[in-house]
Amino acid sequence: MTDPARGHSAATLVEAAGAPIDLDPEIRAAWPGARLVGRAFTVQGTGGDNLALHLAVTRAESGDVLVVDAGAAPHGHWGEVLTVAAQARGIAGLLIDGGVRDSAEMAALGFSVFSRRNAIRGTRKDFPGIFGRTVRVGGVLISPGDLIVGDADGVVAIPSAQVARVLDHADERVAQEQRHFERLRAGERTIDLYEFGAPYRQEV
Ligand SMILES: O=C([O-])CC(=O)C(=O)O
Ligand SMILES: [Mg+2]
Repeated sequence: MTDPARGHSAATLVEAAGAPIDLDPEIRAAWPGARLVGRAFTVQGTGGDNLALHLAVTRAESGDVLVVDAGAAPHGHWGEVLTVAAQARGIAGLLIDGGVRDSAEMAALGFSVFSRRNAIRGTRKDFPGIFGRTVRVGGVLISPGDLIVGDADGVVAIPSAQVARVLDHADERVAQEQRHFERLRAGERTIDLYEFGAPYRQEV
């Protein structure tokens, strides 16, 4: 299987989907250059508590992305210890609506994390969480098995039933844009390529 989302950027995928699959732009990579690709293992947590994350690391499968609703709370729900534990189990990365800490260590380990913010405040360890339910992260409902792709521009969540269609459409878009780049380098204008209205295309 070619996947890891066929190398497509989050921006290409949101255009290809033709639907609002993009998360709140405040959900960002915890360190520059992080790229996240994988199927969602969903975790309903609660703000300021990270017991659910310690348990999720033991339940998720290799290649999964942990997708966590932590109530957008300004706590460090995840850090270096959980990163090392997750990597040892082959977990692909973390998407969390909440804060994380130890971003420099996550970068050094190459573990991709996308979060609402970096935050150093510690957490309780009381709420065991709920796994395998639809969760709301970055304003988008994400179900188990949905495809998550995150990069420097943001994050998309593609419903599992839509993945094949969106990836095929993304392949077509990239091929078409390559043809457009050739024409632009040969001197054509974007307003002609995209066939904007005639008034805008008058010779100047
Ligand atoms: O408090 C926690 O469990 C989170 C943390 O700092 C770590 O994973 O290093
Ligand atoms: Mg720590």
